Amino acid sequence: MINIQFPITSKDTEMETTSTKVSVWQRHVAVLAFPFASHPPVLLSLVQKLASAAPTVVFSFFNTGKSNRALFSELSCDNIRPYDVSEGIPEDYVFAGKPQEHINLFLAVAEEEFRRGVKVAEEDIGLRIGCLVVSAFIWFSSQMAEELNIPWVSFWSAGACSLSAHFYTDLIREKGAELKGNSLAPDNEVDDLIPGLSKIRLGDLPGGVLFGHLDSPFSTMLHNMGRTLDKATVVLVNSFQGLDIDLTKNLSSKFKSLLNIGPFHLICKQKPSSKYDEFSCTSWLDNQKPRSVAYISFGTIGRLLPDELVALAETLEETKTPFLWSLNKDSMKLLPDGFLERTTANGFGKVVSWAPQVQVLEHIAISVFLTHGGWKSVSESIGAGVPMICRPVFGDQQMNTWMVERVWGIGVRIEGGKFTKDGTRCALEHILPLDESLKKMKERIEALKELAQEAVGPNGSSNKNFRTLVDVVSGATL
Ligand SMILES: O=c1ccn([C@@H]2O[C@H](COP(=O)(O)OP(=O)(O)O[C@H]3O[C@H](CO)[C@@H](O)[C@H](O)[C@H]3O)[C@@H](O)[C@H]2O)c(=O)[nH]1
Repeated sequence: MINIQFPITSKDTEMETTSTKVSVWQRHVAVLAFPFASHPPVLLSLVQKLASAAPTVVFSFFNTGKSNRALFSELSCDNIRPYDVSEGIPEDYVFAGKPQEHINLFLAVAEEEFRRGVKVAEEDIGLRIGCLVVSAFIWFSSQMAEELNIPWVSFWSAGACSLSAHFYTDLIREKGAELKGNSLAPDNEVDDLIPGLSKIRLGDLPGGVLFGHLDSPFSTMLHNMGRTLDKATVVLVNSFQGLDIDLTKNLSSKFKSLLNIGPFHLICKQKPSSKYDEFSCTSWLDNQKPRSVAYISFGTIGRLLPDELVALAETLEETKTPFLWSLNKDSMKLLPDGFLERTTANGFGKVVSWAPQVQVLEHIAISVFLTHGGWKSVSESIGAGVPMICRPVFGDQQMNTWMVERVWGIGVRIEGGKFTKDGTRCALEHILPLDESLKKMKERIEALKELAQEAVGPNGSSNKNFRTLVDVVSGATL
C-alpha cells in the first residue's frame, strides 16, 4: 500500500486545468531508495546535487515513510518530492528477531510498491517518468526501465572492490568449487580470483558471495544485482580516479558506462544541519593536542559484542588514549561501571550518540579512526588523511579492510578480527605519533587524499563525471 504523506505540492510548478494537469517540469525522474542504514541519506544527497544542477527536472524520491520523515524534516526543495512506500510489515506481524528481518519483509513487497508509487507520482506531477535513478540494490527496477524505454542509473554507494565481488559472484563460485580442503579455508589468500584484484583472502569476500547464506533474500538480491548491472545506462560508484585502477578498468570494460563520482561526501558537500554537532564534538576536539585523539565509530548499524566493547573501553582507559567515541545509546549501557564518569572527569574521553564524522575526521586533533570499515567511513577517512584500525562486522566491511590494510597500506585490521585487550593495546601502540608504521601509513593516505581532492576539483574526474550524469538524468544525452 502506498501511503503518501507528501509530496509538498507547489502551485506555481503545476497548473490544473479543468480536464488535465499540465506540468512545467521538463522531465520527471524517479529515485528508488534502499531504505536501510545510511543508504537513503546518501542517495538523497546525490539527488539534491542533481536537483540543483538540473532545476527543470523534478525528482520523485521513493522511500519508506519512517526514513522519509527523518530525511525531509529539514529539507524542502521544490524539485524533490518525497513519496512513501510501505515497509512491508504485515499487520499483527510479530518480529522473530532474525537478522535482516526488516530487509526481507521490505524486499518481498518492494517491486510492487515502487511500481504503484511511480504511477501515483506520474499522475500527481502530470509527467511520465523519463529516467530511473536507483540504489544498486533495487536491481529489479532494470525491468521497469526496459518496459518504459528510459535510462536506468544504478548507484553503488560503496567501492569498486565489493562491486566487483558481486558482479563476479558466479565466477568466484565457479573458481571456489575447484578449491579443495584447506584451499577453501577462509584464511586462504587466493590469487586472481576477481579480475582486477591480484589477491584476496577468501574470508574477506562479502558475506553470501562464497560463504554464508548464499540463498538468503539479501544474498540473492546482491547476486541478482551483480547479474543485472551490465544493463544499466550508467553505474555510479562512490570512488575516485586512481584509487582502484585495475578494478575500475575491468568493470568499465563490462558496463555500458561506469562513473566514479566520489568521494561522495566531498562531491556532495552540504550545509550541515542545525543539529549537526549537538554534542559539541568539534569544540571538545579544539581543546585536545594535535594528532592525539582516536575517533571511534562503527557506522549506522554495526554493533560490537559486549565483551569487545568492554575490552576496547578498558584498553582506552588503561593506555590513557584520548578518544571521541560515537556509540549508540543501547551500547553505552554496556560500558564498564564508572567508565563514562572517569573518562569525562579526566578530560581525555568523550562518548556521544552521534558525531559530525566528516568534520571530526578533518579535525587536526584526530590521529586515527577505529572503524567497522563501512565504505563511507573508509572514504571519509581517506578524504581527511586519517589512518584506520578496522574491526569489520559484515557485508563489504571485510573486503574494505583487506583493501585498507593489504592493498593501500593505510591502516591495520585489529588482531584476530575482534577487540581484545592485548590486540587493542598493540593496535593503539602502532598508531602512536612517532611510530614508523604510522608514518608510512600517513604518507600513503596523504597521497590518496591528494588524488581524492584532485578528483573533486572543478576540472577533476569526479566532477566531470557528475556533469555527464546530469546530462543523462536531464535527457541531454542517453
Ligand atoms: O556518529 C556518526 C556515525 C556515522 N556517521 C556517518 O554515517 C555514515 C556511515 O556510513 P558507512 O561507514 O558506510 O557505514 P554504514 O552506515 O554501516 O553503511 C552501510 O553501507 C555502506 C555502503 O554505503 C557499506 O559499506 C556498509 O558496510 C554498510 O553497513 C558515514 O557517512 C558517517 O559519516 C556520522 O556522521 N556520525
